[in-house]
Amino acid sequence: MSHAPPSHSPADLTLDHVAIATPDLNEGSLPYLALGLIPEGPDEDVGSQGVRVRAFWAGQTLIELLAPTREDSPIATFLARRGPGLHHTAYRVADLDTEMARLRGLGARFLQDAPTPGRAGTRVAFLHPKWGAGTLIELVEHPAHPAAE
Ligand SMILES: CC[C@H](C(=O)O)C(=O)SCCNC(=O)CCNC(=O)[C@H](O)C(C)(C)COP(=O)(O)OP(=O)(O)OC[C@H]1O[C@@H](n2cnc3c(N)ncnc32)[C@H](O)[C@@H]1OP(=O)(O)O
Ligand SMILES: [Co+2]
Repeated sequence: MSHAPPSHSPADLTLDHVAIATPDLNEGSLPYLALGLIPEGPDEDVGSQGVRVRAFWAGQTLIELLAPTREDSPIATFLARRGPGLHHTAYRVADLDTEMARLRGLGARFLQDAPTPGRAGTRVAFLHPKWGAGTLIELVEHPAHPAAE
C-alpha cells in the first residue's frame, strides 16, 4: 500500500536540489529548457568550489547544473572520471550546525569540518559518498525553511 507524501518529511527535510555535472552550462541546459524548466536566476560563480552554477526550478526543487571553472574543481575531477551526469542530491535544513552534530552522532562522515559557502549565499556541507550509500549528499541551510517559520 503506497503512502501519500507527508506535508514535510519526519525530519522536516525537503529536497533542495539535484545537481548535474556538465562541461558546458549551455549544452547541459538543453534538456531542461526543452522540458520547459525556468532558470532560477543568473549563472553564479562559486570560487570556493571552482564551479559556475546555473539553476532551474522544477516545482519547489532546483536542478543545479555545475560546470568547472578550474582544473582542480571537484566537478573537473568528476567529469574526468565519470563524464557528465548526476553529481549529488541536496536537502534543506533549518539549522546546519545542529543537523551536522545530530548526524555525526549517528556516525555520519562529513567532507568538511564546518559549513562552506554554497550557491546564493547559502551555507552547505557535504557527506561522504561512502556514507551516502554511493550518493554524494549535501545539506543546505535555509533559514527560511518552513520549520523555522
Ligand atoms: C556552488 C556550490 C554548490 C551548492 O549546492 O551550493 C555545490 O553543490 S558545489 C558541488 C561541487 N563540490 C563538491 O562536490 C564538494 C564535495 N565533493 C568532494 O569533496 C569530492 O568531490 C569527493 C570527496 C566527494 C570525491 O572526490 P574524489 O573523486 O577526488 O575522491 P575519491 O576519488 O577518493 O572518491 C571517493 C569515492 O567517492 C566516489 N565519488 C566521487 N564523487 C562522487 C559523487 N559525486 N557521487 C558518488 N560517488 C562519488 C568515488 O568514485 C570513490 O569511490 P570508489 O568506490 O573508491 O571509486
Ligand atoms: Co549542490
